[in-house]
Amino acid sequence: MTGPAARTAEGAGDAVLTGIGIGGGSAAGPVARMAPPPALPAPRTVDPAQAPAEAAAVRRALRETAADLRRRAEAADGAAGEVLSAQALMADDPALGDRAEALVAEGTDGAHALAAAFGEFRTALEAAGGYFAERVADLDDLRDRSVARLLGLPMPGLPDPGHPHVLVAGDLAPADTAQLDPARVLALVTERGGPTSHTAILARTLGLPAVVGCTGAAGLADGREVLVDGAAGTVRTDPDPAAVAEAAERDRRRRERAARAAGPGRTADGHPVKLLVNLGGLGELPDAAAADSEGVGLFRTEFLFLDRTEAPGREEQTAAYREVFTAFAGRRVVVRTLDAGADKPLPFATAADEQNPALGVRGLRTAARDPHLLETQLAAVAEAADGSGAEVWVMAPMVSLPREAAEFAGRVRAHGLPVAGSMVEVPAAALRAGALARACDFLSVGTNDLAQYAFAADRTLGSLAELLDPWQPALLELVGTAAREGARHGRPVGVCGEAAADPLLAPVLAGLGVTSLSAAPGRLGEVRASLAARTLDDCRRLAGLALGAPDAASARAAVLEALG
Ligand SMILES: C=C(OP(=O)(O)O)C(=O)O
Ligand SMILES: [Mg+2]
Repeated sequence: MTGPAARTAEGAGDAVLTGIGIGGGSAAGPVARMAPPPALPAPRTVDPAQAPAEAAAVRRALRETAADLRRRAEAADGAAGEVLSAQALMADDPALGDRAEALVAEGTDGAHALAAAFGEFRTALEAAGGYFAERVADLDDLRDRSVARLLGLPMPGLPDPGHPHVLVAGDLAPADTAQLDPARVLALVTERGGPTSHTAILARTLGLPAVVGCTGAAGLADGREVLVDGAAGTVRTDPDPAAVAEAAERDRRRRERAARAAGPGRTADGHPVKLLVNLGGLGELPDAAAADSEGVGLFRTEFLFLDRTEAPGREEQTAAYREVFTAFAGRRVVVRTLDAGADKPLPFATAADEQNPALGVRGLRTAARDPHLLETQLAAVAEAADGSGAEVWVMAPMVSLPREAAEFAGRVRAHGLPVAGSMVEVPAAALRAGALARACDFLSVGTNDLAQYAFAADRTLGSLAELLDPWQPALLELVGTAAREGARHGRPVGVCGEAAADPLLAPVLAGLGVTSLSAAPGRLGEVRASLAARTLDDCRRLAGLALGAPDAASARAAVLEALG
C-alpha cells in the first residue's frame, strides 16, 4: 500500500493522479467508467399532441434495454447470464410499457412515467415476497438503464465496452463486485475508498492492480489510455510506451520472486507460519483452491446473504458451504459466521435506524437479537462439513467480551463442530486476548476493523488512510498483545485482515508471534518468499523496530532500512 496523498501533476501531455496503491502490480488500458444512476430531470407536462412520440420513445428505450441485456446474457455464462436473461424478460413485459404509456397519455413526461411504472411493479414484487422480492434490485437496475437510455445518459452499473478495460468508479459496493468479470477488467481506480475498502479487498482477491481514494479519477473520460500502478499508487494518463514497458518488466520480476518459494510458510530457520487464503464467494473458489496454501483462513460467508431481502435457507447454505469444503478436502477451512451490519448492511439483519452502524449491532451482536440466523448457519456448516474431508473451524466476527466467545464456542460445539474461535477486531478483545483465548480454541485478528476501532477512523474513508495503515505501531502492539496472550494459553493466533497481504509486514507479524497469515491467493507467493528470507530472530528484531516507531511511515522505513 502506498501513501494517501492525492494530487494531479500536469506533465508534457500526460497527467499523474495519485491515491492509495493496492496490489503491487500495474496495468495499462482504456478507461471504462461506471456511471451513477441517472438523476430524473424536473417533471414536465406532455402536450397531448406530443404524447404519441413521447410514448414511442419510452417503448424504444425499453426495447433497446431488453436487447442490450439479451446480448450481454448470450456473452455471459452461468448465473450471471441467467440474471441478465431474466432482466431482459422483465424489460419486455408488455404490462410495463402499457403502464408507462398510459401515464404519458395523462401528461407525464417519459422519464417520470418510466420511473413511476417501475415503482408500481416494484411495490407488487415486494408484496409478493420470497423469490420475487429478491428481484427488486434487478428491477431497480432495469429502471435506471431504461431511464438513462431514454435521456441519452451514460449507462449506469458496471460498464461493458466489449474489450479489456480499466474500471473507473466512485466506489464499488459488494454487489457490484460480485458481477465484475475479471477477464475483462485490467485494473480498478476509485475516487473513494481506503486501504481496507471493498474495492481494495476485491483488487487483492482478483490480483488486480488498483488505486483507491484517487482524487481526480472523476475526470477520467471513457476510452482514455491510463497506466495504473498499484505499487506506486499512481494513475498516469496517456502513458508513453517506455513507461508501460518498464512497469511490465517490474511486474515480471515481482512474479518471478514470488514463484521461487513453495510449500508451507516458514522462516529461513524453519519456524512455521501457516499461509492460508481468504475466500469471499464461490466465484473465487477455483483460484483459492488452486493456490499453494494450507487452507482457508477466512471464509467470508456474507456473499450468500448480500443483495436479498431474506436470509438464504439452510439447504442453500449447506450446498454452498459443501462446495467449498469439498474443494479443500484435506485442508483447513475457517468459516466466519455472518458479519452483517456497518459496511455490510443486510435488510433482514441490520437495524435501519442506527446512527452509527459501525458501532451498532453488527457481527456476532446480530446473533443476540436474531439467534435463528446463527443457528441456521451453524446447522448448515455442520451438515456440509460432515464427510467433506475438510478440517472445518468456525469463528465469530466482532467479539468484544470473553463471555461472548464462550457462548459462541458452546453453540458451535452443540452442532458437533469441534473448533470454535473469535476474531479480534475490537481493541477491548485484543487487550483481553488472554481471557478470550481461554474461552475458545483460536483467535484470528481482523486488522481491517481493529484499525478502524483503534483509531476511530472509518475504514471506508480514503482520506483517513494514514490512520488505517496496518503499519501503525499502535495497531501492531494490539496484534502483538493478542499473539502473546494466545501463545500463553496454547492457542493459535492468525491475522486475516489485509495486513496479512503485505510481504514486507509478514516478518514483522511473525516476529510479533502470529502463527498464520491469511490473504488473497495471489499475494501468498510474495508473503512466503519474504518469510523464507528471514530467521525468526530477524523477524523479532524487525517487529521491535516497527513497534518502536512513532507512526506507520517511520515503522515501514525502519524495517526497509534494516533490510538494506
Ligand atoms: C478480516 C476482517 O474482516 P472484514 O474485512 O470482512 O470486516 C477484518 O476486519 O480485518
Ligand atoms: Mg472485520
